[in-house]
Amino acid sequence: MSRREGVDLGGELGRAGEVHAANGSVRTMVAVVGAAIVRDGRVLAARRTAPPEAAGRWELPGGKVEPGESADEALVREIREELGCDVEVTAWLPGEVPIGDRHVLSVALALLAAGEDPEPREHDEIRWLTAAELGDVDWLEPDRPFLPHLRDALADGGGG
Ligand SMILES: Nc1nc2c([nH]c(=O)n2[C@H]2C[C@H](O)[C@@H](COP(=O)(O)OP(=O)(O)OP(=O)(O)O)O2)c(=O)[nH]1
Repeated sequence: MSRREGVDLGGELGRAGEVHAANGSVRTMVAVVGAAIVRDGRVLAARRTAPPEAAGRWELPGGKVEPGESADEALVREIREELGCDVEVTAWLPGEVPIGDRHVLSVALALLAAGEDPEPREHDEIRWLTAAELGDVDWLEPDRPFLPHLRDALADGGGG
């Protein structure tokens, strides 16, 4: 099976690359991927420590897709780096959200590999939120459009 064996609920993923504006300028968009790690009907939210304007705010762990990497590969790598555990991507949520004018965020549902327990290495706190608690933390703005999809996924059992 391919690396993208999860159900794709969204459109094209990781739409990174050159964006040509009407005035002829060209920008390179970098794909950022976030993992909605679901366990026992809860999703893991992580609190950033940097940069200063994002410190103290909550996100789905992840990071930038590197050249030559698929979105799934980047997510598995980032979660290993940030939380020291292995995840399996199960489905990409619909939508892509711009982060400033150079990045675009996609979010995937993910499950922990058996016996894995996330330990934050780059965040200063993690929380496991139920669907009802999703609004309790101060999410980074680009994450907010994904919350209704995430609420639905948690209500459906979170893909696993
Ligand atoms: N990882 C992650 N980043 C997010 C989310 N929402 C959001 O706006 N961002 C922003 C914060 C950063 O500007 C950018 C991702 O940067 P990052 O610092 O997490 O990525 P990275 O690990 O690859 O970073 P780097 O040190 O290689 O630069 O996207 C989210 O849910 N997860």
